[in-house]
Amino acid sequence: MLRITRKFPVNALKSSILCHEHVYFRKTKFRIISVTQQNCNLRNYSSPPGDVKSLRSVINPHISRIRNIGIMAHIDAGKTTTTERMLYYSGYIRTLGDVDDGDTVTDFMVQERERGITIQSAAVTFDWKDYRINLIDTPGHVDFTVEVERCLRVLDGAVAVFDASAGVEAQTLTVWRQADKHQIPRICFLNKMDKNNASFTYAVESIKQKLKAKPLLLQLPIGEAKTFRGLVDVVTKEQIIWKPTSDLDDGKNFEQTLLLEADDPSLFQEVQDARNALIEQIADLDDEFAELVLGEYSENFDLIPADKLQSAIRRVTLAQKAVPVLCGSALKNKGVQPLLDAITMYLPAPNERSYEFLQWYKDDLCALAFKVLHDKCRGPLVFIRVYSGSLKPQSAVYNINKSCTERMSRLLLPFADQQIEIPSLLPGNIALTVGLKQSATGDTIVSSKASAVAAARRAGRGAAGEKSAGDVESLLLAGVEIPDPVFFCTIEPPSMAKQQELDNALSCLQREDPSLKVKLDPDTGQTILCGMGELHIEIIHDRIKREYGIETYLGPLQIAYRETIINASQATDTLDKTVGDKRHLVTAELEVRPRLGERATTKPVIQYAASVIEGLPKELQGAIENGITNSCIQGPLLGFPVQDIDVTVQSLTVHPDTSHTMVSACVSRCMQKALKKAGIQVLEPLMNLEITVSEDHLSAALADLAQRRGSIQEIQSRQDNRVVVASVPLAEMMGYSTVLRSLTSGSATFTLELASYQALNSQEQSALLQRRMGLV
Ligand SMILES: Nc1nc2c(ncn2[C@@H]2O[C@H](COP(=O)(O)OP(=O)(O)OP(=O)(O)O)[C@@H](O)[C@H]2O)c(=O)[nH]1
Repeated sequence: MLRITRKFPVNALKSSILCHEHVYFRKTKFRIISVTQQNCNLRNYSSPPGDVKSLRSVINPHISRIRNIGIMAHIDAGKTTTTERMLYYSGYIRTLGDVDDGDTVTDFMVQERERGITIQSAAVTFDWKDYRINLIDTPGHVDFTVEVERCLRVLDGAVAVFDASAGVEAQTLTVWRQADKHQIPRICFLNKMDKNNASFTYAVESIKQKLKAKPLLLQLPIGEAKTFRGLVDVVTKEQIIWKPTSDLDDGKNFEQTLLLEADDPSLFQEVQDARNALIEQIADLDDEFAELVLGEYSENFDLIPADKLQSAIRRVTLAQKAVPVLCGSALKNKGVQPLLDAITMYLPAPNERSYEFLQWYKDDLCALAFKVLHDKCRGPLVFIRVYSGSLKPQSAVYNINKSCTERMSRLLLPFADQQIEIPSLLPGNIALTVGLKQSATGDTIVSSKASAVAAARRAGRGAAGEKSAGDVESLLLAGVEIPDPVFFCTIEPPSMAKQQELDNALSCLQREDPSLKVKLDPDTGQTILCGMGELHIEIIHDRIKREYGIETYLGPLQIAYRETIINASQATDTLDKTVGDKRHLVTAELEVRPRLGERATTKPVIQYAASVIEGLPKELQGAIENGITNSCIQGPLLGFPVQDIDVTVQSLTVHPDTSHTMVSACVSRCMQKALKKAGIQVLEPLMNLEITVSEDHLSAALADLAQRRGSIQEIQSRQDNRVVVASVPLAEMMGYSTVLRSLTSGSATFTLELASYQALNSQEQSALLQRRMGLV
């Protein structure tokens, strides 16, 4: 496990077994599929969410009233706690859950509650002041980055949560980059303002420096750390002070008044300055607002109406020219209601985002499956975001990726571990479907094959003939990029009789989690599990046990190395085989070269000599490329993927009766020969490591790092802590969390992220070879 500071006051009782049952609520006429807990003292989820009625009265709100929002951040910044407060203030839960007590709504997996971390993203739907908010709480741990990525695909906006005492942390940078990639407008929420070393100024500065973003300070805190008690809205100059009622401090009770100079002259001046700075900043970024400021209000910025300023902030945020910054303390129940207001006010509605593909579908259904959950009773539950057209239960839909028609039986609105059955779903919304058996994460769903073909025709025309009318591929909404796993290990069932069950469990888990890879070792026949980190594999192992009832044995965790070639080389091979009355005869000559420049891709670049490519049938070309790509999956030295090579097919002679399979086999064998001749270099994953450690324990952490072939790039100061930025081979990091915990008395945290692959020196390479061959 990579994260080490969290203390878990979770007792055995709280690791409840969750089981599904169907509960009917006649009053609301909704069937609420709920989760009950056995043997535990957690919140009772079998009661309906507080405001189901409002969900029913507006099943499909006007698109301008929908916000599809993600919550993203570094691990532990407070995403789940903030989400829990949002659900509470919006009326959907009646008691506040706590991550540390393991009873939040969105962290509903047993492992999440036990460990106090988010593993799966959870989608919740709730209403806030006439707005429908579909909110996704994403994991912060680097092992679950793919989960974040696939959620970002369907979001229109995001709230980036920061620990105000730490500012921008390692994983914040990763999720921020992901949001940049998907061009998602954001709001920053500086959480944990109650912490001892919380600093609004420090956190804002780190947003500027590290994220290179332009923060728009929409609030100023009133007090910091222990004295934090409220905030001032810079736009309206209103102060919001939270006041606990006599018996309850749930944050519902706050006073909102205009800040007067007499209240606090220095704060008043600070707010005045901040408002003027904000106005100047927005005027620089928005021409419409600039005109207003220079014209009508040039003499006195104070007279600029709040709504004019808010509209300009919205335009700037939507155009991603700057990010609004708000602050609060989710745990102490402060600042979350204004954050909800800001979500509705400054983040886009679905129809304010531009998607090129919408014009191809017009009013036809176009939706994206972005997450799959396996439910023992109901089979796969597929989360879908509708972009155009409408989705209805008991209807057939066409999956473009799988080229198949599927029947959807039911449509549900997700309320974390409860779902509400609905009769239809219109554009901009997110829902769960029951009955889709083939659809997986990233698939594009339309109403029928004919509709896909019609859309393809429109797409072809739109692109001025660049795309052929029948090119259905162009209609696929971009999939999720999945990084290669860095760890693997064997997994074995308790007996051969259980192998089939294990295979089934693994295939279900893979549909849910595309970053989990499963393969067969061709030599031993063992099943190999490949994952993004130690925690990822640990969680999968645990889920197989708890959810599928199979006690499996994991082999030692191993590093996924890579292979590459040192020199260029050529090889020729001939395959001559008679099968039945057919003679298969093929001769191939290939050249392989190390690729310079672009690095770290296992996809070989394939070229053809002019004499080969001329008149080469497409199917034969496919067979050649199959052979080349297959031989790169398992390198000739240790069987690891081969990266960064260029291949040229110099010549190819094929006897007329030869099958394509034989061509592939010959090319593959020829490739192996050429690769061996070229000399193999083993590459190991090099990780970016960031350790946050107190001054007292810094030298112990550094000394340990030196023994791990670590190279220190920078030591930064973060409030009272030091942050060590280093790169270190993954092979040296096995079990690091335990070591660091004992070296620093549990006070340090670290994150580990794949940076690149680096060559092993010859001694390390031969030692690894010997280990792999079982010689040492
Ligand atoms: N002091 C303080 N602690 C907070 C605040 N918000 C959350 N926490 C604590 O921070 C820890 C992490 O909170 P979570 O809400 O689980 O954070 P997260 O970002 O969802 O964590 P992951 O999902 O594991 O990435 C818990 O111990 C919370 O009680 C806050 O406003 N102030």
